[in-house]
Amino acid sequence: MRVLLRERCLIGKLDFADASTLSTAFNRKVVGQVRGTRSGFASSGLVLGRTKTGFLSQNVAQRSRKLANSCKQTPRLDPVLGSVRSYWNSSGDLRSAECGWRNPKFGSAQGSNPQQTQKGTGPRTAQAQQSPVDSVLIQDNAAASSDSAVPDTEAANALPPRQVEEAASTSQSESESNGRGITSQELEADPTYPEAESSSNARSEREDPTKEPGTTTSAEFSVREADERGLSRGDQEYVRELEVATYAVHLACLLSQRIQRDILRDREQAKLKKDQSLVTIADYGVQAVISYILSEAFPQEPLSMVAEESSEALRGREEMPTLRKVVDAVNDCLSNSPLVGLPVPSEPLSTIDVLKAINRGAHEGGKKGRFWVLDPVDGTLGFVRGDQYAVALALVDQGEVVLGVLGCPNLPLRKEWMRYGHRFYRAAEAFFPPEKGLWHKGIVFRARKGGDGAWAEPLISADVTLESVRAQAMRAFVSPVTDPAQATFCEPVEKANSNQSLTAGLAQGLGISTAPLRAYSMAKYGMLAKGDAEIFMKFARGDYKEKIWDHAAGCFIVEEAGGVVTDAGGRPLDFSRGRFLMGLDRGIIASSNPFLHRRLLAALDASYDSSTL
Ligand SMILES: Nc1ncnc2c1ncn2[C@@H]1O[C@H](COP(=O)(O)O)[C@@H](OP(=O)(O)O)[C@H]1O
Ligand SMILES: [Mg+2]
Repeated sequence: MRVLLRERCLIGKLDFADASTLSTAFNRKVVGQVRGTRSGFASSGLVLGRTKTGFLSQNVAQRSRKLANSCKQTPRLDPVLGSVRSYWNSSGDLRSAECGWRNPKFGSAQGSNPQQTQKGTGPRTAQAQQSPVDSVLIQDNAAASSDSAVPDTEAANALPPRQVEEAASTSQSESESNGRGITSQELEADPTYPEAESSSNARSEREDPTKEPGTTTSAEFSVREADERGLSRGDQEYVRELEVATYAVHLACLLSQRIQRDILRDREQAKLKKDQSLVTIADYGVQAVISYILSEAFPQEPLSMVAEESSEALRGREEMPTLRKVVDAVNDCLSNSPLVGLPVPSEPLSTIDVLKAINRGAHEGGKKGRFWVLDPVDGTLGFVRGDQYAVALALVDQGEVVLGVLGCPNLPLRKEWMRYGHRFYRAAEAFFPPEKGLWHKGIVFRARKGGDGAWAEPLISADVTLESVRAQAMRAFVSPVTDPAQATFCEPVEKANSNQSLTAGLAQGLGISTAPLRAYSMAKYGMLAKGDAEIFMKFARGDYKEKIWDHAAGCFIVEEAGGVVTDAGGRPLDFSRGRFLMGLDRGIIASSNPFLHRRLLAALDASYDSSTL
């Protein structure tokens, strides 16, 4: 028997559709299934890796589908990094495979051996018995499938010599040692790790940003070739405001990203505010950074801003450590100002400066004058869960939104990735690291009244310069789909934030057949603006009052990308009535075009009529 190849893989509770998405996005295939128990519950998932063509047999596909159906109710198997080792017989048929991984939660290396895995009944090692995830990779035996039969010589030639090892035997002891968990460092050091292929594919896609919708581009949204900055064309009003706002959002996203990493590493935590909503260092820090940049850039008039946070919760001796962290995060972030072409403050901001900057967000809004509208971290729940969130900034002039910038640091360019939690993306990212500087996630949308529509650009970082951000910027267009049956709708993840049974009924009434795309935050407006979804619906429960900062920037971006946003009565959202969206009829709906919007309004009327009969 041949031991063919040790491969990096991603193991997780994926259903078959997720796995196909993953395989498209990262050029990997479903190579098997994993089953085990965790805390006494059965758990199962699929293993994704790269292997020879033909490995994915009919059989695997069918079994995966069955598995996906049967394990819907089982607890989640967190995605982990692992490796797959495949065993082939002398005629090149796949006999079995084993899988090893290091469970990050329990810190133990784990694995399975081929004898166990094939039968599922073999003797278990002490380690396997004790391990919280009793891992057994059941590899589909594709030997029976002619499409996977690859002659020995071909198999050997297909791989670099050091990847092909003759297995002396498949004895228990060897299997145990081969099946041990592989750390990501070990994998990193392994020159056989097949990352070159995925990187070059991604690059070749990126190099052709002018593909038509429907073809696979790196951005997956309708793209026109980025021309010389849209900022210099058309009406010149709000040009400078948009420029500063965009820089401020880029910079603030760096702060939020750092804090999100700290939260995921348990170095930082969210706290509950008086109204029981979550707040983090990032909410205060982002608000302070954006407020500071805007007031420095427009010193002629005092900054008026309607923003979510106030420094009230930072008062008191016991809050001193939190306040210190906020001040440090703000100064650390502002020290990166040159990345967006802004000067570093001559002196670090003091605690008072930071508190003042936060408190500039207390404006009451209204019909008169100009004011900025900021949600520093929209979707705080998604943020603390390591998922989607948005930094959203808008400018309202005489009661009308005239500019919007929406930073979505975790929004992937490929829409397929939105089908499941961002944790898979993080695992895959760690596992199949994309080429440095490659734009695969993190989008800043921007638009201004009188400009030339909505634009999307990559988030700035240490690896992505401002020039490169500008060079990759592209127009964002809503989806061209008009048939509701082809449409996808998106909505909040949390049932508490929107009535999901109502939206399910409406979707059914419209003939939408795909499951809703659920995502945290205003990233959903971004998804609409780039054509990932055609409809957005949010119907808050009870007497919840929507805030203007939760919609201003996103709503404007969608409209500038060609979409329509109204309340459930078909009226435009009114941002001129204070800090809340007053007079809202039932909920908020957005569509990629007026045709779909009319259909949605009709479905709403029908559902309202039937529910009030
Ligand atoms: N009970 C409720 N009903 C509707 N929206 C709510 C809500 N509680 C909070 N929200 C708003 O929903 C936003 C999150 O949106 P989503 O559910 O789409 O992720 C929250 O933003 P923050 O997280 O900035 O507070 C908050 O403003
Ligand atoms: Mg919000």
